[in-house]
Amino acid sequence: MEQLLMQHPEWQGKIVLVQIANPARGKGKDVKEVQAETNAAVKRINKTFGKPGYDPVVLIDAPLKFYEKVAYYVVAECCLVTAVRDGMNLIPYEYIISRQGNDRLNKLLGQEPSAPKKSMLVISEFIGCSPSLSGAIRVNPWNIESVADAMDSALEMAEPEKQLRHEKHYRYVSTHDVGYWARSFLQDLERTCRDHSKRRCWGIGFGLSFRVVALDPNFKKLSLERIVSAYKRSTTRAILLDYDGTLMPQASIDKSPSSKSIDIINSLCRDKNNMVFLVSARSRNTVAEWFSECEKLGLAAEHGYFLRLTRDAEWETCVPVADITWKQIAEPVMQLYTETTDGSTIEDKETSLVWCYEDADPDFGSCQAKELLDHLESVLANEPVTVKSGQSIVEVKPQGVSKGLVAKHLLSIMQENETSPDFVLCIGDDRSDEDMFEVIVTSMAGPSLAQNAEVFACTVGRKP
Ligand SMILES: O=P(O)(O)OC[C@H]1O[C@H](O[C@H]2O[C@H](CO)[C@@H](O)[C@H](O)[C@H]2O)[C@H](O)[C@@H](O)[C@@H]1O
Repeated sequence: MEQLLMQHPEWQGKIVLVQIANPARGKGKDVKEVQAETNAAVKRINKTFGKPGYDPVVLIDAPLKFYEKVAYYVVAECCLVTAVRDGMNLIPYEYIISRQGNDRLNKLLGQEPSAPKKSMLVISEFIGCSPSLSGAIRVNPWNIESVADAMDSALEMAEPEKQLRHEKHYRYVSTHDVGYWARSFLQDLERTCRDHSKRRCWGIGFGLSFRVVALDPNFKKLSLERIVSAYKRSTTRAILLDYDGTLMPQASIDKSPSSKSIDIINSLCRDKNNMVFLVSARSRNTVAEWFSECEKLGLAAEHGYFLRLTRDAEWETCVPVADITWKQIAEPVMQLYTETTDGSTIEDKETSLVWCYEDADPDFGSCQAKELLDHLESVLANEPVTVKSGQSIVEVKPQGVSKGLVAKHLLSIMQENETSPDFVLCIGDDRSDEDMFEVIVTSMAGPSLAQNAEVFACTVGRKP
């Protein structure tokens, strides 16, 4: 209010802010400090901008009955909710309903029933109901100047627009009533529980991180004995390994493979019955450098767009050369999110662009990632790309390129060479690896696998 009266002196003497301070739920030094600061601010503003008979701020620092609050809402031209952190704040909804009124209220206020209604809301972008109220003016409450400007716009706005905004607000609130939310929660619950009786429960973790997860009946906990005995029985094997999160723990600082991983891969590759492939979304230069000691290892980079059968073979591309002109659209959008998300970076690969937020604040990073995903999907809707989120990343890659292509390609090479595998092991950790799993599992019924082939599609860590 102080800022508004300074920025827009024309409102001095004309407006009043009624600050309803809900009684504090706790006690202590912090609460006392906030109360003292509030009282001091009110005193200062009223001293500076008030005059006899006019106090610009009225602080109500006592419990109010609900009907008393409604009385304030009914007459308020604008409702201001500027919490810096909150849950599902319902005050804006109560304000809208109060402003819509009813016949009794119309009579009391001497209004015609057909008189148009208005409600103006200035709300913090951090409150739960903020995205649902499309007619509200959203603000960052930390930015006091912009809150003051938003209050000014709310007061200045033309009457027809105020009415239009109220119509929007009221339509939303009256259609999303308690019955609507109850039905929608029940539907979600039913959908989630539909197959619950068919699911199998597993206890995982220890101590405080112990939890029970319900998984598909086809899910099997990997048994080392089973896999080793299947491996020993088999004669031709296809082994597909993802890199980040699978061969390399996600939290590692040094992302290059350990000498132990290189040794294990080389010992798998030495067996002439094995076809071993590293299938990663990383760039071809990175994986080529990291696995330069693995002569017989097949490499698939950038989700399989680039493929190399052995270290000394040429790189092939799985699909026709990718058009990357879309990068000119995607890059500036990612740049915007990088500037506003401390710790985030952009990775520019040959065929794809990645926004990484591993080093940003995890909560803020994941909020920004959700927003960026939507933003990119809308600006790239007509481009031949797909936008996906992964472990602390949002990635744009050419349409049709997936790790599933690598699995298909490998199985078809083996089939052409009449060496269809009777053992397939595929290990991954995120959604992009599910494409490989799908291909190998659906191939079980087809000619690309030997009859009675043993297939292991394994997720490391949490099932996506
Ligand atoms: O297919 P993968 O081998 O699992 O690769 C997935 C992504 O790996 C890399 O990102 C990961 O490491 C980054 C740091 O180097 C980190 O910022 C990010 O959060 C991790 O997901 C790679 O940079 C991405 O291009 C790959 O898509």
